[in-house]
Amino acid sequence: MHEPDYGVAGRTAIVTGASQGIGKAIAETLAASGANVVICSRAQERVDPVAEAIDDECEGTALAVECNVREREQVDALVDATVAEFGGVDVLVNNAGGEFVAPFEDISPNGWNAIVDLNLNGTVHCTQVAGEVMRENGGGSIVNLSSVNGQHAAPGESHYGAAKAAIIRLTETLAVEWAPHGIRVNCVAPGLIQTPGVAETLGIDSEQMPEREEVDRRIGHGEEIADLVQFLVSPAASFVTGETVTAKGVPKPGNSMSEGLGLE
Ligand SMILES: CCCCCCC/C=C/C(=O)SCCNC(=O)CCNC(=O)[C@H](O)C(C)(C)COP(=O)(O)OP(=O)(O)OC[C@H]1O[C@@H](n2cnc3c(N)ncnc32)[C@H](O)[C@@H]1OP(=O)(O)O
Ligand SMILES: NC(=O)C1=CN([C@@H]2O[C@H](COP(=O)(O)OP(=O)(O)OC[C@H]3O[C@@H](n4cnc5c(N)ncnc54)[C@H](OP(=O)(O)O)[C@@H]3O)[C@@H](O)[C@H]2O)C=CC1
Repeated sequence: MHEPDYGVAGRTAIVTGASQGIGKAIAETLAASGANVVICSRAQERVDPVAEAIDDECEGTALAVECNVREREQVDALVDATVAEFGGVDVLVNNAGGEFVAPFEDISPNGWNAIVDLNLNGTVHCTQVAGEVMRENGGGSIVNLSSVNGQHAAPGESHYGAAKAAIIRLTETLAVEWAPHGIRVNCVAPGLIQTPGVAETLGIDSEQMPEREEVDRRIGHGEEIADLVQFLVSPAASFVTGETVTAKGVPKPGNSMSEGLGLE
């Protein structure tokens, strides 16, 4: 009988932006399944405790590296450290990202560049550098974090939406270009997920997020995105590449969008 293989044990995964939120959940999930994870954020002191907890509690081991994904030299050093410690890179999760919400006319050139640089160019730097190692070693798997805001227009999200939409097309293009190298490239588009970053964007405590009236769907948890990422990088997804998987939960009961889902 066929049994699906969701295993990542012994593989080496770089997860960017893993000091908190979705990235932390992804790193913990992969490490709990036996992967060696290399986790980065802009501050060593924010990413060290995550690595220590993984080493204490998970089957896999963790290496914490200070790396701003906007800076190519720092990304070079991140990948060099990964190869030196674990001998290669099997998985790259481009998670580091963020935004501020503002009307298009209020976004300065610097503001536009800050968001595109973080979300799109950060993904490009990591993918080019880690991708070279994957090509030399005969393959790998990459998952990019887009957003429902990269799929559908929302007010105040012009810069972020443009960057996240570009990530979807980058994913599709690389899946084609790098298929001959044995590299699968997929994308995840989350809806609203309860994280410290979103709470900061909204100017509230993250525990208050589910109470927001304008949110018409259940708010998700980082682990629910992590489970999806684990599937995409596992052998069970060997025939999946170039795809963007949306994970946005279901509408709350009483919302008109919930009609037909049996939630009323
Ligand atoms: C119903 C709820 C809907 C909520 C939707 C939420 C969807 C979730 C998406 C997410 O990705 S949230 C999770 C990610 N985490 C965060 O976004 C964290 C919070 N944000 C930040 O930490 C920062 O904003 C940033 C995204 C990391 C950018 O910081 P950076 O240090 O790169 O930029 P700054 O130097 O602060 O500013 C650069 C430039 O941008 C201008 N700017 C900053 N904030 C605003 C603003 N609110 N409005 C307009 N412009 C802004 C800033 O003024 C600078 O421009 P200049 O002044 O130099 O011209
Ligand atoms: N939460 C949500 O509702 C949604 C999130 N997403 C996407 O998911 C991803 C994670 O979001 P979320 O967990 O909410 O974000 P958080 O803001 O909670 O966490 C962001 C992480 O990225 C790190 N980071 C930020 N800038 C950089 C940088 N330049 N270089 C390296 N690391 C960096 C932060 O660490 P530090 O500050 O220590 O550098 C932190 O670990 C992002 O790409 C986001 O756009 C998409 C759709 C919805």
